[in-house]
Amino acid sequence: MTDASVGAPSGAAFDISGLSSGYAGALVLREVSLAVRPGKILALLGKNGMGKSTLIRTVMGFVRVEAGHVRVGEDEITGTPPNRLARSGISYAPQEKAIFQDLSIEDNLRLAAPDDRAFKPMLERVCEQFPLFASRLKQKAGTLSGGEQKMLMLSRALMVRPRLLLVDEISEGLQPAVVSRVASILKDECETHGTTILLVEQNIDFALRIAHRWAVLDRGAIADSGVVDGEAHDRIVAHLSI
Ligand SMILES: Nc1ncnc2c1ncn2[C@@H]1O[C@H](COP(=O)(O)OP(=O)(O)OP(=O)(O)O)[C@@H](O)[C@H]1O
Repeated sequence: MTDASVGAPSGAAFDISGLSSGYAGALVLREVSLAVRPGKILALLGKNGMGKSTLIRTVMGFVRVEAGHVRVGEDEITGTPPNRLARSGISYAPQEKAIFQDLSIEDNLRLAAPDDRAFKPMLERVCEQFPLFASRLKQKAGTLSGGEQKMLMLSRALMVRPRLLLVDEISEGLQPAVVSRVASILKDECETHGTTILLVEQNIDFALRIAHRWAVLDRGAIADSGVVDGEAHDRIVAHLSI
């Protein structure tokens, strides 16, 4: 078992052990184990098609677990359906632009709130954290640029102030200035609010700017992992260029 944990799994906020899953009988993930300590960021890197999104989608209950366990804090969440996960403080910003194009920015955000009363302070917080939305709440989400739609997904995922945030290739297609903004938002989330983050990325520089540890997924298995230090970049590149 290759362990990509940040410290001992016993103190982990998020812990995957021996996780195998796939599609229609074809296994994609093969006994993946990793763990992240509270308030830390683990960057999961890998080439296209190695199973990074499948891992997140398995944790979120969209892909059937064949073997293994997923725990968030003390809670075993293996195979829990996505709607129940959202209510237990687990948020997901998917790779595809999963927003309602015909709804306004405000109504897209409203969908993440448990009720209207809770929504008001949540919306105020989003407008502070993402000022680009403050004066445009009634604008249709489908009229936003690709980068702005990704920011909307991220703001929606953060609205509930999750204990665990799963982020799938957020930096893909974003301008460098927007990538920097996203980096500081994610860093602030974990430093100020103790949010634990699994960051699936192909952008090594962005990932290493904010992550505490990294792991590389290769053909559905953890091929290497370590702390973010002076050697991390070269070790990751070596895996991605094979
Ligand atoms: N819905 C699906 N049905 C069947 N096979 C799938 C499905 N989604 C992904 N796969 C396959 O699972 C494997 C892993 O794909 P996955 O999207 O998890 O990789 P990835 O590392 O996230 O790649 P990328 O960076 O391109 O998103 C690939 O072989 C892919 O073709």
